[in-house]
Amino acid sequence: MAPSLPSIQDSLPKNKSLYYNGQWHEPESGEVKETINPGNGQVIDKISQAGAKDVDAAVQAAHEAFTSWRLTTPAQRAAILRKAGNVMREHAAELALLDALDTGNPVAEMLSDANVAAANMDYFAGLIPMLKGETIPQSDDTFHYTLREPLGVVARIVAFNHPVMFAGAKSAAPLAAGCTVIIKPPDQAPLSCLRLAEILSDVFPPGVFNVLPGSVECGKALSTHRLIRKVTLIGSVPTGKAIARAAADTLKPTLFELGGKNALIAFPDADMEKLVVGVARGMNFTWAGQSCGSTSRVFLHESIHDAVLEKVVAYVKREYKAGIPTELSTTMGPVISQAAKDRVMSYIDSAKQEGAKLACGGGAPEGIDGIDGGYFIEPTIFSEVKPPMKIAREEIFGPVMSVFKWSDEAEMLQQVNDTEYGLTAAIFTKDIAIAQNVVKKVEAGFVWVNQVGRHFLGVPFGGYKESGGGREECLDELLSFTQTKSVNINLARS
Ligand SMILES: NC(=O)c1ccc[n+]([C@@H]2O[C@H](COP(=O)([O-])OP(=O)(O)OC[C@H]3O[C@@H](n4cnc5c(N)ncnc54)[C@H](O)[C@@H]3O)[C@@H](O)[C@H]2O)c1
Repeated sequence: MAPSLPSIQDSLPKNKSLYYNGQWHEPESGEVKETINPGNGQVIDKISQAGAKDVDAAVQAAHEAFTSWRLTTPAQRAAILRKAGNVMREHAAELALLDALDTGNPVAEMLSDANVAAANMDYFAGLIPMLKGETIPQSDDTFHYTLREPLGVVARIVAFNHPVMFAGAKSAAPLAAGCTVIIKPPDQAPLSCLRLAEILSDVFPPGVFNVLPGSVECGKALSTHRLIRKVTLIGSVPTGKAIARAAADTLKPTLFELGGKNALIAFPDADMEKLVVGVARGMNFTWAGQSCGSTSRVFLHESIHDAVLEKVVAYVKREYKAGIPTELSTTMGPVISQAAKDRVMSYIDSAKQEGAKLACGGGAPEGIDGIDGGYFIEPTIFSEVKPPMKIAREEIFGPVMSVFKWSDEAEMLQQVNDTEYGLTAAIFTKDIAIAQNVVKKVEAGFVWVNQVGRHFLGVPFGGYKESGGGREECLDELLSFTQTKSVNINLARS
């Protein structure tokens, strides 16, 4: 049975300002920014924007809250995190609806996002007992041990493609570690994060979980504030580099999940049905390809190339239909903004000019009721893509797949790795020896064999090369929000 959705009106946050120290605050400057529905191009609401002074006030409050949050017992913190997870699950449908309204991602798919965030709360609550130290063999008359202590106030700056999932899931590890957290929601889609702050307001003590909507200025102020002890980003490579430079002045550690130009590699013996579904789903056409993990470069062996391409095109035309994002029947959403649409269309033009062959899509969908004014682009597939082409090299972050034909394995692997990105890769073959050999050779932090797209809590997620630094969704993430204190006790009797 299809789930029922609450009304959009009932789901919208009542507060549109800045949430810190357990209260809502108007920004010092009074600045507001319109948030737009990418499904029809219309303004949904105006949202307050945090500036540097607001960031300072929020950080001071979060720093104050840290002094007591860090002293909560593991059992108390775990219980609070689990409560937060339960609240997210209870409100999953309205949070999904808000993200559909604000990002354009189809609501049916967004229903899982708040649940993923809740699962992260449960997972990291369960890992809290791992926040333990070590004893070190005694030297002479001194007993040594270590303590793991939380870093302090953590800033989590997130991208627009899954706002509530990122805000909720990425708060879990630092909160579990005993840090306090400031979320900067995506500029384009802040609504679900504001609603998250409302529903969690009775869960965390004041100042522990904070949400500061704002633009680049807010992100910069967080990255440079001396009391922010770690700054993290889910976003683009250029933003990661800007934050790394900004964080250097206070020597803040960073944790980055950045862009991708990921490869899917198909061998001649691949299971045809799994491969076709994998190629199509790996592109994440549902949210218009706007996913860091999208396998947007597809390397098909020449012996199966034509057959696979034909089946993938048929599958994509059948399964992905643009529609109103907040309706459960919609299977493909728009891109986030007019600027994003223009950028993606310019990549499509460049591909045509550089000689790639359009296998499907390439324009705006036509004849669909209710999506006028939205930033929709058809699912687009180019074949005969060559490595020097722009679409082969740059992250498009739109619904555009590049298909390459290969015959020589070494040459294909050279092309797969010839990029500064290194987030994900997928390998399709029935031969485990081939798979293992290629797993070792691909320069990517997360590799799927005979599947695509899935994340598994406990399995480290993160990028090689410029796709990131650090690992999330695992114990390493939790520990990365702690620091080690070594204690040396003099046991000499005199
Ligand atoms: N690896 C991952 O897990 C992952 C997941 C989702 C998205 N992404 C990446 O995110 C990008 C798309 O998202 P986007 O367009 O929102 O990215 P973006 O880098 O433009 O913005 C991300 C966030 O950074 C903030 N920001 C921008 N400039 C800043 C600065 N100089 N200092 C501090 N903060 C700043 C923005 O306000 C926003 O909140 C793609 O490259 C995509 O691959 C990565």
